[in-house]
Amino acid sequence: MNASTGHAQEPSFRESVDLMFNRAVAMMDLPPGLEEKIRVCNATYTVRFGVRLRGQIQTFTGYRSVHSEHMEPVKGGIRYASAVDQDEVEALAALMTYKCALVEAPFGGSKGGLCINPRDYEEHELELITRRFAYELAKRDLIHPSQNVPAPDMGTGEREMAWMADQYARMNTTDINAKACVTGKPLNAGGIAGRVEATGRGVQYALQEFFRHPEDIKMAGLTGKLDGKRVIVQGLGNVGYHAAKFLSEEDGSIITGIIERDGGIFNDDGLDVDAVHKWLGENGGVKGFSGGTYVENGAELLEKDCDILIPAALEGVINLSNAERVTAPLIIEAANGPVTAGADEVLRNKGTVIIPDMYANAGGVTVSYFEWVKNLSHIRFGRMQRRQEESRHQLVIDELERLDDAMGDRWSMTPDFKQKYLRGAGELELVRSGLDDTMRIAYQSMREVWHSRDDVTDLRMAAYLVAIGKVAASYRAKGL
Ligand SMILES: NC(=O)c1ccc[n+]([C@@H]2O[C@H](COP(=O)([O-])OP(=O)(O)OC[C@H]3O[C@@H](n4cnc5c(N)ncnc54)[C@H](O)[C@@H]3O)[C@@H](O)[C@H]2O)c1
Repeated sequence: MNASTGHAQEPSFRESVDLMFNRAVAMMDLPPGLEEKIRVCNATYTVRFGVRLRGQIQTFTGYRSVHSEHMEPVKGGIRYASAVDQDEVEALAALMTYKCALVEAPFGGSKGGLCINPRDYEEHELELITRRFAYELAKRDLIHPSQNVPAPDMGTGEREMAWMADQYARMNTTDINAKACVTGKPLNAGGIAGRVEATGRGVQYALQEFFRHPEDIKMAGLTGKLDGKRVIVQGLGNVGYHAAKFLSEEDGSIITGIIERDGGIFNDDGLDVDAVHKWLGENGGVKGFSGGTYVENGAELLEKDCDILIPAALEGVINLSNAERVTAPLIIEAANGPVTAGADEVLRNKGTVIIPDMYANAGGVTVSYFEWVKNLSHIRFGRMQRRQEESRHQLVIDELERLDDAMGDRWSMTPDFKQKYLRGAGELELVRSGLDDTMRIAYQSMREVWHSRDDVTDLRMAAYLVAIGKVAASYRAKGL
């Protein structure tokens, strides 16, 4: 039984991830026992702690699961949601192992969760709860710069990461690397430029890379580029909002549908993503937004005609009860596990191309990796190179100025260009180009397997093969 789909014939989230894993390892030649070692979750810690709120003690339940320690520290977000359970964090921790391997972020996989609806609490209450949860994890090295490094996920963001990092630092006053215990922190608390939007940015870069390959576009039955493509997004939170915003503002895609908790809105001419986001922030739902037609059952929009479907909210939303009716030819899994193993099979049989979660939402952990490195090196990206770059750029500017004189009225260099060029690459530019490179290289590693093996018919299978191969190589090299 799957708790998120409520469908009796569907496996749980963790079983679903395991089924996908099993499908891939069946095609690999791993030594006996190693496949089981990689698949299982090493450990899951459950904690129950009390916090005195509104005059009485409330007890909270939290988890931190460590899937694989073939590389350390292990890494993965902490989510705040009422229905989090052990099965869910173990599934998410496993996905983190494969995701990190695929994008070559040198971490094992982990994930955490706290059973809480954050909207039920005031900010100062959330701070008390978060600090206590962080204390419980940190005293067992489940928050630690070299052991286990959390990050934001559903229901958490920069604010919660800053509280957790501060809690760790208070408990470890002599640890010079304390800031590296958590990523996704605000910029003024040791964060890195571009982390907030990194996962959504990664979804955009993943789609840009997909649309650079005519053969792949054809596999999805599409033509052309991202420009003009009709996109439906589920979940306008951190990941969904940034992906939708960048795709519509920078790639010319048209966001024709947005699905939120309280229903969905659609407009075939396109929705104004920022306006919907503002409305959602002010009203807690999409109902009443004047720029689109509202439907109470938002899940209906998962089935509506579009070119690209971006589930960016929760797991299990495309399952055996609706997969047959999902018409989008291309699905990019911005959320973790939005398509169950059963639905995956239905969609594969229909020829739907799915860009899998472990790749599609890897932008977050990639930029988290940059943040962790920045914290350990104690220097902002780009700061050391600035002087050297400036002198190199000055040579180019001198040449361009000579050209400017020689061209007379036919061409002139704008002062703006000169300023921008001389400033060189700052932290944000370095983060973006590092993320873009990562998303391109990882996509190419999957597509090479996808296109070179007759028995590999989909990108998810290719992603698992690449990722498991890397984890296995790591175990082979250093032993268990
Ligand atoms: N934040 C990250 O950096 C990150 C990184 C990798 C993967 N992810 C994955 O992306 C997904 C979304 O994470 P997020 O950080 O954007 O979370 P978030 O909390 O910022 O946003 C989630 C959004 O989904 C909406 N939502 C919740 N239930 C819904 C439902 N039943 N139908 C429609 N909308 C619903 C919420 O209202 C919210 O707007 C999760 O699966 C998460 O694991 C997040």
